[in-house]
Amino acid sequence: MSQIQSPNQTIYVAHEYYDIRAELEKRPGSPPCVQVRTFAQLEQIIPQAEILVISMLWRDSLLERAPRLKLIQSISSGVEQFDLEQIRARDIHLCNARGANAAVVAEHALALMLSLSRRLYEARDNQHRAHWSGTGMDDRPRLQELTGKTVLIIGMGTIGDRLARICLALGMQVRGMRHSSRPLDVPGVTQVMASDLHAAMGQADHIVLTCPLTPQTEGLMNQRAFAAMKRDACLINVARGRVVDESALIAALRTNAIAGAALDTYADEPLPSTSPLWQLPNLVMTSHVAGETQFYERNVVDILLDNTRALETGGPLRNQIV
Ligand SMILES: NC(=O)c1ccc[n+]([C@@H]2O[C@H](COP(=O)([O-])OP(=O)(O)OC[C@H]3O[C@@H](n4cnc5c(N)ncnc54)[C@H](O)[C@@H]3O)[C@@H](O)[C@H]2O)c1
Ligand SMILES: O=C(O)[C@H](O)CO
Repeated sequence: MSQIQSPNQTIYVAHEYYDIRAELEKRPGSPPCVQVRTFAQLEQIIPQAEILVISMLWRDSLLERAPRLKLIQSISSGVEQFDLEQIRARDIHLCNARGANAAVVAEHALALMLSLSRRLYEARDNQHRAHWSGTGMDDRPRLQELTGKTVLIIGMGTIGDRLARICLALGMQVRGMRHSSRPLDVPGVTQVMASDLHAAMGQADHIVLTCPLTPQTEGLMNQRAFAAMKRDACLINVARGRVVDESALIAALRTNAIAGAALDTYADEPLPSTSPLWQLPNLVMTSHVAGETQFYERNVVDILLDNTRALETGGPLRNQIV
């Protein structure tokens, strides 16, 4: 791997929303920064950029126009939008923002679990029509509590570990899976191996997806997986949309093969208005906002500045993917 010698050079940022430049300006001694917010502007600045901070505006075609690029700092934890082989072949380094939103994504997953078990979505609908739905009324299934329930977390990384600790604190039984068979980091979590995944799915009350989108995880929640789940179990996806086979999920929800689901991410984003997902009564949806937090810029800039310093000193990069 080549050693990068990088002076205190300009940081180029391409993001529509997060104000990384303003956050950098709060940090004494940080490098100068240029931030653009559209792909057209990005195409203008990319030839100058050695350090680029970016997320979903990335297109692999940009590589042809980026002769000076040395480091891509992803603003997101997921990096499926980058062609890792092409980036490696160009001797460019890629680091992700793993950890920047781990706490809040875990909180969002918990919020979705609670929304399903307490059916907060129904309460909100009732509120809008001034309808009182007390205990025993409306012939609805009983509300549930999470305490004592079993959660299966698929993807025991920064988000999964954090969620596991929260679930343990709630008195849940926690089972977790990671890519490798290396023992899990959170005491009290029962490790599930890939060969036992479907059996574990059949024992879980809640399955939470917190893994990256990879060839191994694409379509992980397919018809067979839904068939393995208990009829009163729920699926929560805060990973990536394509980890779930949406057609299989729609069928499972329509036939009550599972009790409910909550999605933050979708195969196609923004979700088209024609998607049948919008109409399902036993589905809670958020619009890929699980990682959103008022601390996002602060947390990303902490990682970014560690990495610009590492470029100067030749030290190890943080969250290095390539
Ligand atoms: N909805 C959102 O807003 C949001 C925000 C942040 C991250 N994410 C998604 O969550 C993913 C995880 O984020 P993280 O920061 O915890 O990443 P991480 O790298 O810390 O953890 C990922 C974990 O998934 C495990 N994993 C990989 N392949 C697996 C497989 N086939 N089966 C089971 N486990 C597998 C890894 O071993 C690792 O433990 C990201 O890649 C991203 O796609 C979504
Ligand atoms: O991967 C992430 O960090 C979030 O999904 C935001 O892109």
